[in-house]
Amino acid sequence: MQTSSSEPVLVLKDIRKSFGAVTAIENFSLDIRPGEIVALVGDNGAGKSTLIKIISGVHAPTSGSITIEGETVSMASASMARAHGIEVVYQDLALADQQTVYMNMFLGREPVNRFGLLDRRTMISETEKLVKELDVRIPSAHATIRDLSGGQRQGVAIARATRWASKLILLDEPTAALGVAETAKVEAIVQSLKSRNIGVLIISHSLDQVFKLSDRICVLRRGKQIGIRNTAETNKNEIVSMITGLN
Ligand SMILES: Nc1ncnc2c1ncn2[C@@H]1O[C@H](COP(=O)(O)OP(=O)(O)OP(=O)(O)O)[C@@H](O)[C@H]1O
Repeated sequence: MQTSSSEPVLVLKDIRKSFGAVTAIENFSLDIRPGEIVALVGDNGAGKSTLIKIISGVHAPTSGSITIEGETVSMASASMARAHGIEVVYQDLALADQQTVYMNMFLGREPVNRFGLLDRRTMISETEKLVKELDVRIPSAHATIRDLSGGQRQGVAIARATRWASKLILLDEPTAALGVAETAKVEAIVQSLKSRNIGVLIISHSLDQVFKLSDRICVLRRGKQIGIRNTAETNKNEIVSMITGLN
């Protein structure tokens, strides 16, 4: 476990989000440093997805500020969040099933050569390099997404996020649909992101996974931030009672 002392990539301060009469998030503050993995935990409806959507520009916060590497920013859209180096991997992946791995790596952001044509050579070589570095085990960059297993697809989705995220990757239940071996593989990929100095915020319902991967754990209950703990200094019992409010 590593706790970095460098400047945070992301600082959330007093974030609040209401949907009409429902307050989904209140007074939420958190900072994430480069190379740090922070887990966001809480029961159903605690506000975890809402928070991810605020950081990724899908929802505007009702109040509060978002600071990226010292600059206060407005995340008015998902493309704005991407421009700030933030990428999200959702449970449903948003991969194009009929397309190859390398096309998926660049979906909507394809490089073109001087003739204005798709620069497939760059796409393929960058894909191969990243897939190798992250040890995502797929047959080739030319494989079609629909022919891959769930774990391989999740590996591709994380590799894509890694290709584009310069600051932060948000992972929303990245292993929810996977078996044991595939989960372990995806966890290893997530762990390898630490050495790339990207911040990671991961939502997970598995406390085993949270304890395995995270440096800090942030607990939400019914929209309220209950506390943040260093993973090395807490235990499952404490986190469960923070999640449920029961001793
Ligand atoms: N678009 C929306 N409109 C109205 N209410 C919403 C909206 N999105 C979320 N909420 C409400 O905000 C609260 C937090 O929901 P959210 O989906 O963020 O929780 P969660 O912790 O991600 O839950 P789960 O683990 O079940 O996915 C809930 O009461 C939910 O009903």
